[in-house]
Amino acid sequence: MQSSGRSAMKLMISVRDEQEAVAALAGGADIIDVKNPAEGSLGAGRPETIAAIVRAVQAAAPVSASIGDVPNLPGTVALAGLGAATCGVRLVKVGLLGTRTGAEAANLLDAVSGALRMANGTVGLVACAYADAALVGSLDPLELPEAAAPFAEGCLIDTAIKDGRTLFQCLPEATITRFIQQCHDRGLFCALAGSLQQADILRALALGADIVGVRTAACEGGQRSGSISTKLVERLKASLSSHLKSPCVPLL
Ligand SMILES: O=C[C@H](O)COP(=O)(O)O
Repeated sequence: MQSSGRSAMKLMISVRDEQEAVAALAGGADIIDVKNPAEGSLGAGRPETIAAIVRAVQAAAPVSASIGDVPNLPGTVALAGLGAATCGVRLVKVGLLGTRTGAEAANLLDAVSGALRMANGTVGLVACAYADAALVGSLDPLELPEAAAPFAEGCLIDTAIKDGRTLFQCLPEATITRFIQQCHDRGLFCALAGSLQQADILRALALGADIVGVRTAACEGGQRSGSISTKLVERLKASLSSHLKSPCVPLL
């Protein structure tokens, strides 16, 4: 695992099926993230869908899989993590919607990381808090890095409510900067997402994020329920590449 300053920021594109995975790869996505947008911000795909996407990607990029915006039920969520880990992914992402404190988050992440180790020692855990935590009653993102550090490879902030409000509209830049620093201080990579548009992605880059996660801005018509467009992914990647100063070093 490497954090910011040692690698170029990666573009992670969330896809719901093999066709979208192939389109995202063709546009230059660095990480293919399996997600079912119909089931929420970090909606889980079915195991057969995750496995089909892993096969379609053919190791051309790391694949991550979301396992849901989960309740505070460590055993149940650990089983979901175990399921995802058997599908050949590199990372499992868990959305901490039902945990309210750092202690609850740590307990849940402990359970999931144990399940991942049972399945395959190479599958890493990504813990996600929400920028609009105050609205949905979930964990304060600034409590996440400390809770996640013993169990996760990286942390993510996304938005829980997909109403078009971006990460930067939900959280002050100073808070996001602090979150990134907290991750890096603990050796975690930091990913940012939440209806990010091209300008937001460049802002995330300037702040030192390691990964940006995008779906809406990469979909036809800018609709999260639309299909991933190779051309839109290409545009996002080109704008990112033109702002990257250092050559690309593998993060994963
Ligand atoms: O992990 C990233 C999310 O899929 C972001 O989705 P979004 O750009 O639609 O907010």
